[in-house]
Amino acid sequence: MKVFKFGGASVRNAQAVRNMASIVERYKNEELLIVLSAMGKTTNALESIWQDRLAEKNIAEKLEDLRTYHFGILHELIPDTQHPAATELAQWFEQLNNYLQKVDSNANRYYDALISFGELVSSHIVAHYLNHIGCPTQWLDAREVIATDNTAREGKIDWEKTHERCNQLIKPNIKNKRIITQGFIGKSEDGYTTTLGREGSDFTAAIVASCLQAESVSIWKDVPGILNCDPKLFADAVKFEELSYQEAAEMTYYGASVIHPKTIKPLANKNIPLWVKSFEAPEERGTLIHDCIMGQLPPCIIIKPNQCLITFKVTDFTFINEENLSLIFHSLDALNIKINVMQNTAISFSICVDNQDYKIKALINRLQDHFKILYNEDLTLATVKNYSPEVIKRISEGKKIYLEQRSRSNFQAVMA
Ligand SMILES: Nc1ncnc2c1ncn2[C@@H]1O[C@H](COP(=O)(O)OP(=O)(O)O)[C@@H](O)[C@H]1O
Ligand SMILES: N[C@@H](CC(=O)OP(=O)(O)O)C(=O)O
Repeated sequence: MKVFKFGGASVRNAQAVRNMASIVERYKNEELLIVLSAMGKTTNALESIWQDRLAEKNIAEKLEDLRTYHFGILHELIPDTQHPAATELAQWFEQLNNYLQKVDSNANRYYDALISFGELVSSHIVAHYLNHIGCPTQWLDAREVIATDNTAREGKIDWEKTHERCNQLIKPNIKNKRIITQGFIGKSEDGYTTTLGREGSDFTAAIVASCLQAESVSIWKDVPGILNCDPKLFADAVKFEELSYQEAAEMTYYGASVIHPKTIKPLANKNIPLWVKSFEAPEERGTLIHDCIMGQLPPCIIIKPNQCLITFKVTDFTFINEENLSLIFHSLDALNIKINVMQNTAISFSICVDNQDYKIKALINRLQDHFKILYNEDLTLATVKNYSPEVIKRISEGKKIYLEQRSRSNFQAVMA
């Protein structure tokens, strides 16, 4: 069995869905599990609706735009307005509307319930389209398979339950039909919809592949594979033919957004190869991530935007010591905040983290009685693996550097 993951860009309009379906058709003799993301920028749109709803703003226009966008794609793919796909899509939007009538007192759980609609609706449209063109496909609700704990917005996988459900619900049914399911979403022990963290559909593909010991995973992207930097930012980016699990995991850790950071580990543990391929040129090879020995790699630039630099200063002339650090780390752990870079001086400790507003507010709340806290937003973290002086000059030129550090092979700078 192969697992294919298609992201938002690969189903952003009707033409893209046709192209995605043509890739699926090329593999019609394979057992295929398709993991699909929300269409285009739907998740951002839903996040914005969620924020407006909490702020009690009018959401009618944004909701109508989302509805028009999805119905537009469906009608282009299946023009018959009486087709069950249209009736069911209307029902999905009615359900979304019902959710929006009430607000859960737990804003983050409410987030999960709303945001999951993007994946549910996109997989619904694509499943109907594949069946419509004679490519028998079964729709599967990922929430019946992906079991998580109760953590909202970042559900942690219950591997044992998920393994059991994959074997019950996917394995026996994939023989004669492709199965299409949603990335990014799951269900908690308490029966609530959960999400796995933004851009988590790649992780879903790795989870199911690991549980079912798939032959391979292919992630279909708008780039030819993994390059030594984002080709949208650096025109001279060079594609890797292959990467070791270790190298790929490090790149994603530093913020290479081409693959979600949690994707590599489950695949590496089961030695399942991961292909990153272009949906625009499916016949081309892409990048193969597998167990291999790498030679010297060229400098690899990773740009991570939307960073926040937080500095904790001790105010009582004690120094930054183990006790202070333990207080800070305890709070970071409790709030599930990942440090991207850290540095200390005698009286201050600085961390660079993703700018997740709700977590940063909670962190400051917890620690403001112990430290003087300063922070800067809208920063970028630039990392260069295997750096050279030329590359450092290229990325730092004209920038204001807030924090910088380097090891033998890695350079990192927080800049604006
Ligand atoms: N090192 C890299 N190699 C290739 N693409 C990269 C790299 N770093 C960042 N990217 C970006 O990742 C994008 C693909 O990821 P993403 O937009 O999340 O796809 P999707 O939402 O379709 O899954 C590319 O368009 C590219 O701009
Ligand atoms: N739709 C979700 C999950 C995801 O992984 O999407 P994509 O595959 O388009 O990055 C998000 O945008 O966060």
